[in-house]
Amino acid sequence: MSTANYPARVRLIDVGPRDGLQNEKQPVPAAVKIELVHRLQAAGLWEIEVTSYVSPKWVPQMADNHAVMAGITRQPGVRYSVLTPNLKGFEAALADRPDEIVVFGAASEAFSQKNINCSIAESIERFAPVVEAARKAGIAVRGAMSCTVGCPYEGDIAPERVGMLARLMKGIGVQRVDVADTIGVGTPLKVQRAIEATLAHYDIDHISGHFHDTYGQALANTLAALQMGVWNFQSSVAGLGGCPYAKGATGNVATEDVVYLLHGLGIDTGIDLEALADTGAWISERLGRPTGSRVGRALLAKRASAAERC
Ligand SMILES: CC(C)(COP(=O)([O-])OP(=O)([O-])OC[C@H]1O[C@@H](n2cnc3c(N)ncnc32)[C@H](O)[C@@H]1OP(=O)([O-])[O-])[C@@H](O)C(=O)NCCC(=O)NCCSC(=O)C[C@@](C)(O)CC(=O)[O-]
Repeated sequence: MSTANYPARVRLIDVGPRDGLQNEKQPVPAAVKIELVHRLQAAGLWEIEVTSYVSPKWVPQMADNHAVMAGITRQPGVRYSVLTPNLKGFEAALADRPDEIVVFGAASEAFSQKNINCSIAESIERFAPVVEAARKAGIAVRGAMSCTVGCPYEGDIAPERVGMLARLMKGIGVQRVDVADTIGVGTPLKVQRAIEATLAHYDIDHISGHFHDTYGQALANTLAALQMGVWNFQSSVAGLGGCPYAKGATGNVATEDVVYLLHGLGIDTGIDLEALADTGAWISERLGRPTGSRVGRALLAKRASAAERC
């Protein structure tokens, strides 16, 4: 099999500390979140989504954003991003010196209302001053585009809606965007259509794939995006996560599973898969449940059986 059509390297953004933990019902101490970030960077992750500056009434789990950002020991070359839905969030985040902020919109009107309490048009009006302020401060700006293939309230989302959102994001100066399958209903062709619609406004280097794994399609969707030349992806160690406003949706595709796929294709990630699997096992143990990564489970089982043979 030829790998000629795949990018030579891929950058993964681990969103576990934010997307992964935001929906966790039990309180997760800031010290655990900080250690998770440290373990991820030690495993070779170059981009980590650390927290969000959102209303603590809406998402209580992220109320410790300052403590987490203040507690991490930064590793040179690693990019630390945070979510900021409005100027209030941005101003709070600024003091914590993120490398990148993320404004988050949706291709679905209903999801926009449920998630950030405003319409798509209003969200862009809120984001515009955030983007301007971030760029003035020398902070990079990413735009998350939720529900690009399906919405828990509206069902299927047409690619035209994704194109419209990408155009609006571009219009206010967002530098790169995530094509997110928030509820994990996408299949490869649907995901490719959403990426194609985004390509009308962003080049391939400025598009990332963000796939949840509810229907077990996230790796297939990753492969479909890779075949189009996408080389930035978000994933979550141990497959942590879920969105509080997308009931029933499971976590992101597990970072371990994506790394195994990529390394199998001969694609460089810079990530140490064994160290990552240890991190997945560690955070799962803290949360009191097994890892959601199949690769993580397989590697741990392989190690255990090798240890028994010794
Ligand atoms: C966006 C808001 C804040 C609007 O919320 P709102 O209620 O419309 O805001 P408001 O301006 O009317 O303010 C109401 C109260 O919230 C406060 N407030 C206002 N802004 C902030 C802020 N930034 N930080 C802290 N507090 C804030 C504000 O000060 C006020 O406080 P009060 O006077 O009542 O005490 C709210 O809807 C919210 O926090 N939503 C949570 C959104 C969220 O975090 N969702 C999950 C992440 S998105 C996601 O997971 C998808 C993604 C990105 O992963 C990609 C994918 O998979 O699709």
